[in-house]
Amino acid sequence: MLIPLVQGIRKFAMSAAQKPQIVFVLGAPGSGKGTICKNIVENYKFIHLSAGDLLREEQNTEGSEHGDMIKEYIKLGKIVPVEITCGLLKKAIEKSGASRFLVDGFPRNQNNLDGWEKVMSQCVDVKFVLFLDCSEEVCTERCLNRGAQGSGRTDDNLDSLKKRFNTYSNETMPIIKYYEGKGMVERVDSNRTLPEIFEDIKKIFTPFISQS
Ligand SMILES: Nc1ncnc2c1ncn2[C@@H]1O[C@H](COP(=O)(O)OP(=O)(O)O)[C@@H](O)[C@H]1O
Ligand SMILES: Nc1ccn([C@H]2C[C@H](O)[C@@H](COP(=O)(O)OP(=O)(O)O)O2)c(=O)n1
Ligand SMILES: [Mg+2]
Repeated sequence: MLIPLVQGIRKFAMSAAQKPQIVFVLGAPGSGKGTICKNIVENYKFIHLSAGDLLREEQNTEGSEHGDMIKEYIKLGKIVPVEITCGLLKKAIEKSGASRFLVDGFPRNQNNLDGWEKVMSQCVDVKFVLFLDCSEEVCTERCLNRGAQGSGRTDDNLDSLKKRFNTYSNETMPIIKYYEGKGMVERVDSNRTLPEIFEDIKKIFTPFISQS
């Protein structure tokens, strides 16, 4: 009797330990999410999944039933319904089979959070939220620069940016506040230079990796 019970407990403990670990990366458009995720991936064992990149890829996939809808939402700075975004994230997590992921630009509103919790909360372990805190002025300049340097994005223009910032203040900030209430937010001032930001990133990620 005892042996199957012990085996059962061991199996349960192993499956809990093997759940993929997730770090959400949030911040305004242009706050440096993609750039900083790239730096983290170069220094720590993480896979970077950008919700925006996955949506743009889906938008450009021939025959995608969601392509036109995604295009419209992105241009208007609106958040695509979670069934689409979370579906793309889930597929990428499962396909990769890795154990640590940076999920960049998600969850961006209550619909994103609810959809994630419904589908993912049992099978992954959200460790914390990296919040890149940056002023609207700095972010706008960076996005306009990114557009001028040929990002090819339809939303790196002043008109779309105004809408994206509205969405960020009204819909994403409450999500960051929600995680703050749970003591899960690591805030980094991303108005600064990249070397300064990376120093703070090291202070967060080195202890995290050694403890997990
Ligand atoms: N700390 C920084 N200082 C100066 N430029 C930056 C900094 N972080 C990012 N950038 C630049 O700003 C633009 C937006 O950065 P990105 O990482 O794409 O932000 P996000 O993913 O949050 O929109 C890019 O052109 C990037 O090279
Ligand atoms: N969770 C998400 C993430 C992005 N999107 C859409 C709407 C966003 O304005 C665009 C672009 O997002 P992306 O994260 O690539 O943009 P930034 O890196 O913040 O500049 O994609 C979404 O609908 N839902
Ligand atoms: Mg980005």
